[in-house]
Amino acid sequence: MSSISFDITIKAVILDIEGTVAPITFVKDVLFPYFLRAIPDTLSPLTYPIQSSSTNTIEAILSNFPSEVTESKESTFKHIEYLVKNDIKDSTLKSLQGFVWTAGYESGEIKAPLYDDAIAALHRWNEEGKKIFIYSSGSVKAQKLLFQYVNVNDKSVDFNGLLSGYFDITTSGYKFETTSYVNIIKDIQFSPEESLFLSDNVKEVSAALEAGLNSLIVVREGNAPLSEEDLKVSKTITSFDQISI
Ligand SMILES: CSCCC(=O)C(=O)COP(=O)(O)O
Ligand SMILES: [Mg+2]
Repeated sequence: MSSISFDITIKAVILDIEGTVAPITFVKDVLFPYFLRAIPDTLSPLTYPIQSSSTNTIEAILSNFPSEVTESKESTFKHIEYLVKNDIKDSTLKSLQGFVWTAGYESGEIKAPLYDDAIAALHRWNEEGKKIFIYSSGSVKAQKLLFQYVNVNDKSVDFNGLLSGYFDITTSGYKFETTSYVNIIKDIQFSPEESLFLSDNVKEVSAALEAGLNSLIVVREGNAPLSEEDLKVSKTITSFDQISI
């Protein structure tokens, strides 16, 4: 297996989640269906129309949707279902998902299947003194839950101790935008040259490269196929074992 190295020592690794450290099927076939199943019971006890002044946590989150959406339980459900089915990276949806998934993880129904090479790299890079950060469209709350309940031999293991920080679309901006990576670089206080961003999404990799970071495209079974044009953007890896930092 050929190894990819960089001009200077990488000190910070920034990781995407879906399609990079965990399979897309986990998100599409486990997390999203769990969320949609739980939504009717989550919405039932609320008072409609939703008020922005509400002290109820879920109502406070939902109040960030346009007011016509939260007129009734039915209109709220329809809007949420539309966002999930179209995988729209909406910050209110992402915030709500973080709360709804909590019960699923805590009951043991959901455990996050990280790729073995990603688990090994999290340990290895930590031992080598690298700082590891997460940047996902999933909310910071959802990210912390996912890493708290990692499936290791059918037991939940907490990996948050190996991570130095979390970024989402509310902290840093959308993942296709160069400014988001500039914002993250400011926050982590490493230079772009000593930082490496790994993602399955070529538009994200392209934005990170534009911001001056090192970035590689992660290829996993079940990820979206890459075109000839995509392959010109950056090098690809199929396992974190291929990176020498
Ligand atoms: C960490 S929460 C589950 C994933 C999710 O909701 C999502 O939108 C994943 O986006 P990513 O940026 O990790 O590809
Ligand atoms: Mg991804």
